[in-house]
Amino acid sequence: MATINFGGVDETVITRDEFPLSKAREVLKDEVIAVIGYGVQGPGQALNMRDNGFNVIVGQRKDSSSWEKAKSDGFIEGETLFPIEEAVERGTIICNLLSDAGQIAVWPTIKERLKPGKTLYFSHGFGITFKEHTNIVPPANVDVILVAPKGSGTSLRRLFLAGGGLNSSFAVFQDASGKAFEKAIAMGIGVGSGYLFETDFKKEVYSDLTGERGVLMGALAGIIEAQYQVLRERGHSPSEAFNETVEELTQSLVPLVGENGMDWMYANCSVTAQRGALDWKGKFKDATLPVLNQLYDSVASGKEAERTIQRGSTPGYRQDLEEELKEIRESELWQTGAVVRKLRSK
Ligand SMILES: NC(=O)C1=CN([C@@H]2O[C@H](COP(=O)(O)OP(=O)(O)OC[C@H]3O[C@@H](n4cnc5c(N)ncnc54)[C@H](O)[C@@H]3O)[C@@H](O)[C@H]2O)C=CC1
Ligand SMILES: CC(=O)[C@](C)(O)C(=O)O
Ligand SMILES: [Mg+2]
Ligand SMILES: [Mg+2]
Repeated sequence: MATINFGGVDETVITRDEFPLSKAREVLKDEVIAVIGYGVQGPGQALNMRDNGFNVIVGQRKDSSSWEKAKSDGFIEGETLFPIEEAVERGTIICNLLSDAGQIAVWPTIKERLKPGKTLYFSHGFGITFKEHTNIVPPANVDVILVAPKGSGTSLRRLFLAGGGLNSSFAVFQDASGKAFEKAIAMGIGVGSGYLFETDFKKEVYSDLTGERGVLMGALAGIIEAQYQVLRERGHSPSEAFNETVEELTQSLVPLVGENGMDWMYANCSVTAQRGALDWKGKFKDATLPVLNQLYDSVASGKEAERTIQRGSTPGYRQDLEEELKEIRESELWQTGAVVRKLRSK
């Protein structure tokens, strides 16, 4: 474990140098890792673990599109691909990678088959933290661990194939075997994490729900729509409004932030831009702080979980989501985006 100072605060971080893949293989050599659910995280984690030499099987509803996807990814029916019940029976580490709402319906099936000594693994603190809503309360004689990659399962797989790793947080909720900590880290390395940051289930889910509803997804989409609308209403063309709101953000400025921080991005823009951005930054912060506090309160009170479960448990939830995404896709803003993306020079 390395102690790393983050802006003045010491934190412990697990690196692949001190916990190499060979050690992870040794820790998990006798385990059958059952990945339950083959949506977005399922494929990323299962394929990375399989390529890393672990004993991986997949459990998925038969005759679903995800079942077919698992087959096309090389999982073989009756050997490494099973209906959920059977995969849980066979697995010693049960990776619960169903959608957070789906985990509720399947929990009785999993719980019944959690023999003493098995390990229950999550990639989100949701089910355990919001147990009043999910009823997910594991028996005391199993280890309960978490590895939450901080990004999409798609990026987890892409980075792995490119020889890198996505950072993940990890946590132990219940240590029945005395080895839960080691297992969590080994799983973290196995799924293709770069660095591993320790947290607990509650902190993981509170920060994750806030982040995705806030800056990462909700606020991002909202502020983009607002600026595009202002520019259009003031007589700017779609391409000009899009270029100044999205294209420059994704193609030029955010990559600079990722590379070397906000001040570095600022320093690579004109002094005109820097002066203006520094003057306006405070106004945007003041305007959004109350919304972000409201968001955090909604997460911490369980309201966000309740809504996620309620909306995610209705039979047509996928179609409903797709309808809403379609509305975004078909808006003038994002239709303009589709055209602008084709105009990128290689
Ligand atoms: N999407 C991502 O990249 C990330 C997801 N996570 C977490 O990983 C876990 C899995 O998330 P995703 O891969 O996004 O899930 P997902 O929404 O893609 O669903 C995974 C699978 O669950 C199955 N499923 C849903 N309801 C079911 C039910 N009632 N019975 C049987 N199967 C059912 C679906 O068929 C699908 O194959 C969640 O806890 C999520 O919060 C964590 C980090 C990133
Ligand atoms: C990709 C990720 O980490 C998210 C946004 O939290 C999620 O998909 O739940
Ligand atoms: Mg996340
Ligand atoms: Mg999330």
